[in-house]
Amino acid sequence: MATLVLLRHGESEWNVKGLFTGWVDVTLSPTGEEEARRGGELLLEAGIRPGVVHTSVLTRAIRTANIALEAAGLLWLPVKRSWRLNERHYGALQGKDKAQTRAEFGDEQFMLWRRSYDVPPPPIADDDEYSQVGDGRYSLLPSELVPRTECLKDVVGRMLPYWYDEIVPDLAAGRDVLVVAHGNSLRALVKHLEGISDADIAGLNIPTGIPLRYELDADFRPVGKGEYLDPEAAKAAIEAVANQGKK
Ligand SMILES: O=C(O)[C@@H](CO)OP(=O)(O)O
Repeated sequence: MATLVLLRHGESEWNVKGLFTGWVDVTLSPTGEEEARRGGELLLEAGIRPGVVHTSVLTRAIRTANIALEAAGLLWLPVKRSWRLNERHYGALQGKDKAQTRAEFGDEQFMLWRRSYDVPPPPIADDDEYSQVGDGRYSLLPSELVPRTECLKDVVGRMLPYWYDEIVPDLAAGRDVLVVAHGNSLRALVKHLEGISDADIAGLNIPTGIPLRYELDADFRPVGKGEYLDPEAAKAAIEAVANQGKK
């Protein structure tokens, strides 16, 4: 049986400001750094020893992985990174204030953009200050693969090849795996793992910095639901994520 641990990056500077972030490369807040450290300590306390780490190519996930691994005494682990684990591209909403967007467009439209399975926000313009056009980290990607916006369904579509082609082979080789990524790329992975319906996934929110552990069977399916290593802290933090955008 293999262990898979999912870790959303610690609180970012834009989480603090209440801005839609997506592919904009913001760093961790001081609280986020502390959460990452605590995440690593929780791994250590639970006796989890991953053999390999996978992260997105965004700074907040990379730094969270580094800080957590250092706290767990595992900074030497091999790490693989992919844009396929990036946060959902938030289109033209990137850089916009969540509470202002909610006030301007109303609760229903806000929640459609934020949590519906298949309604993407309007695409971002290439000359928008928060566009990723020209960002060197995507220079080897064919331009048609660099999104201008994404809904969660799009994230599932670009994340799953990475799950099957890169993460599952590590698990099959007998390594426990730590994935450090983002609220919505992890929602996409949890949807797949737990078989959550397109409708019910709207109700799933993932807190920052608290490791979520799965035990997987021989087919790399969870034997039970995912368990947060600090369930009490997770409960309050999940509520806070769900309520973002409410003044
Ligand atoms: O802004 C974002 O990129 C994400 C994660 O912070 O936000 P939300 O939870 O609203 O999808």
